[in-house]
Amino acid sequence: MLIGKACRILGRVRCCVVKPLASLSLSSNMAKSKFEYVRNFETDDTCLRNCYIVVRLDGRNFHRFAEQHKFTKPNDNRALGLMSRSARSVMEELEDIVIAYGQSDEFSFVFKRSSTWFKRRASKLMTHVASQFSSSYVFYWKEFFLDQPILYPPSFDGRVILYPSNRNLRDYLSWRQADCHINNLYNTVFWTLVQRGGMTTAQAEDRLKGTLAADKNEILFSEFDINYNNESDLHRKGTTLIWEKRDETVIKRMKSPDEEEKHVIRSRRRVQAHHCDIIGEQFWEEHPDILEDDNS
Ligand SMILES: Nc1nc2c(ncn2[C@@H]2O[C@H](COP(=O)(O)OP(=O)(O)OP(=O)(O)O)[C@@H](O)[C@H]2O)c(=O)[nH]1
Ligand SMILES: [Mg+2]
Ligand SMILES: [Mg+2]
Repeated sequence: MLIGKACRILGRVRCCVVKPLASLSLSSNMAKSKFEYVRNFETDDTCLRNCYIVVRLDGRNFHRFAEQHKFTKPNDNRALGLMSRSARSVMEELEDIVIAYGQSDEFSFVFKRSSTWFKRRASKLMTHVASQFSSSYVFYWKEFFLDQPILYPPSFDGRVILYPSNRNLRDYLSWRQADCHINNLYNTVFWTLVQRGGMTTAQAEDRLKGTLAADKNEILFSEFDINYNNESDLHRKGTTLIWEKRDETVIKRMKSPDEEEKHVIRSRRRVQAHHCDIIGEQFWEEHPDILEDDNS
């Protein structure tokens, strides 16, 4: 009776044919083919609750990619800009990323610890981040490299790491920024010795063998009059992307008869780039909303 009534209401829907219950259960059984059991081979990769989920991407064989596309040495601002643009696209398209940090050919994305996005399945999270990033890298290429064509499709590997405490997460991000500093200091001295000092790459490598950070700073300062601390923040500190609320004034046309225009202030969330220290306390004190309480 009820089925018949529902059918009358949905009268125009083609699938609405009155069937005895027995035949309904038979057809749902039939929908399960004998091959269905292969699903059981899938492994559970749900990320542990309460942990920050970090997805780190890294360009595949970017040493070659940089050579082939004539990236400037040691840093190419077009390439770094494109990496940040692609990371912004990931943050805008995928939910729950609270902070991202990038340098060289890598970017790390941090999902909030309470995220339930894609039921916290590691493979889903990682592949969505990697594919959104890769397609954005190609999509936005022209905005940064203008007429220079992209010669072949780049790819990025991904990994998932879980951090159970704020201290662990901050130490992870500090580790990546310290890596940026170490590599950039080395590359800056190395290419200064080659480009301005006239050394071959082998000679520059030899010169830097066994040197400490202080020695490298000294070479730059005494031989080339370069104070490393005055080099660009983008190169020394990498790029940190976070969400920030900004008040924006928009013009709204009212539906009143005189079609009056009104200026309305709206608060909008936007991805903002920073090139600052994230190892010390200051950044975290200025942005207390990024981390969730350890005890929640
Ligand atoms: N010239 C130049 N090269 C860059 C720049 N950014 C990244 N690279 C290159 O990209 C490489 C990134 O290092 P890795 O990720 O360790 O090495 P990879 O060649 O990508 O190899 P895999 O990651 O193991 O696949 C650097 O060693 C550089 O050769 C840049 O701004 N300028
Ligand atoms: Mg790489
Ligand atoms: Mg790398």
